[in-house]
Amino acid sequence: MSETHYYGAVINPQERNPREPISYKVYPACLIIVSPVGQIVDMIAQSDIVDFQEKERERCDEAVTVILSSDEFLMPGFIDTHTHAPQFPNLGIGQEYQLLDWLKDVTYPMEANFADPDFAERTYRSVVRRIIDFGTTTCCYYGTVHLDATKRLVDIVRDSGQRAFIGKCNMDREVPEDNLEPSANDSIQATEQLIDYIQNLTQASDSLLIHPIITPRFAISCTPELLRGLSDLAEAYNPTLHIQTHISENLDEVARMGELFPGNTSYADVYDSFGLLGRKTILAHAVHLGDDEIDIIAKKEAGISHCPTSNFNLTSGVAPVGKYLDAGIKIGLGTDVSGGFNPSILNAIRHASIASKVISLQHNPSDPLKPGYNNRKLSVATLLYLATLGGAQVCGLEDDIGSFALGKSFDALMVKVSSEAGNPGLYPGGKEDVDKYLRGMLERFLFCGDDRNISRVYVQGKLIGGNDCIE
Ligand SMILES: O=c1[nH]c(=O)c2nc[nH]c2[nH]1
Ligand SMILES: [Zn+2]
Repeated sequence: MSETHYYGAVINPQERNPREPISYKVYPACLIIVSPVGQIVDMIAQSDIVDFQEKERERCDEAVTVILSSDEFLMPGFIDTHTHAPQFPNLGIGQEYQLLDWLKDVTYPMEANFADPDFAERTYRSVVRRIIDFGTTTCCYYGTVHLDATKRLVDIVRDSGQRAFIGKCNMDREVPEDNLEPSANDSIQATEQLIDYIQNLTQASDSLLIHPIITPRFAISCTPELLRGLSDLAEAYNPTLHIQTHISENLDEVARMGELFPGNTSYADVYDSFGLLGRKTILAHAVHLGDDEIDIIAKKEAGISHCPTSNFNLTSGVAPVGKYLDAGIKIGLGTDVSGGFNPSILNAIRHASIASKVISLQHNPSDPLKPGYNNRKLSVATLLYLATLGGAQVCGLEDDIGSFALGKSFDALMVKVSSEAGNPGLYPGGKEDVDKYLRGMLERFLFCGDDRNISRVYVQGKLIGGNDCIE
């Protein structure tokens, strides 16, 4: 095993800093040195190609060298903070529905098929392959209620080399018989078995790429007994486990939650009162939160997964991402298949942009804009941030992934913008000003690129997919 030296253009999102707008850096001639175990051990932002080649010749070890062409760049891999692997066979259907009927008529019937682990295996194989080739290096997966099927998902993700959080849904009420778990206790026990399965597997292979995540589907589908038991389970593990769930996506859903939890003041209060709101909680949607809920989420340092495609598709609403950024809440993007009809984070980026433009149009022009993100269009830098470093923060992995820095893992995409990539919608612009050229290249990729432009996908230094790998 040897080091790998990557030389070429690099795009690097920057940490969020409350005093400055979110930004990213562009390095036209950067050298990144990745150790045999996939860690970035050196990064020279400005390196001359002649010096670089000279140094490479002087080196007596057997480093592998990868030199990018002038229409390629490296960027951190995408992080999908919310998707449902078993819903891929439903992609694109159910256009006429809103959330609660969509769950009943479209989604739960499909998920019931995953009682058959072989059906699960066939489906999940193609799902995971597709997600990786779209450039998602870390993915937060919901499975179904079925333990065996979810173990198959774990095996497939492990074999693929993707970084992931994988959870078995918990549902002990308000769902059809064939998705219902027999009791809160059964649901908790099966969850514990999945956690142990993942932890044993990762210990055995010495790889920490897959994390278990407790997955109470949403407050409506879980009895108070189940929510309490899951919270205790999260606490019982050291360090505390991650938790993922849905919050305040649709107004009928919020009303039903209120009927089921009359003693709570809000949706966020339900999760908080059961001890499910903390630094390791990922809350999907958050379309209709009240100000008190925004305050609790910020205080508890929970993260939000913004799922704009799904929010448009199921006509749930438009989440005020700018307001959450101003509140200092951690926020990333989710594809939310199949409420969202597209498994690519590129698509989520575009819809996040459109969602922010809708909000800016709804803003009353006679009210002056205050400093910050609220009511404004999201910049390219902010969209890039949400898709990478923001997602890493939501997952609690910002020290390891989301951008390129010494000591972080090399989770990266090699993006190709030349006509050879076969995407006629994406041409490189003029190259007179290299900084402008690269920023333009990124913007075109984010808005017009697709998987044809993602030539290589790396996780922890290992090539796991991309267009170059497809025979
Ligand atoms: O978009 C969604 N997809 C789901 O599967 C789901 N379950 C509860 N709430 C949900 N929202
Ligand atoms: Zn969802």
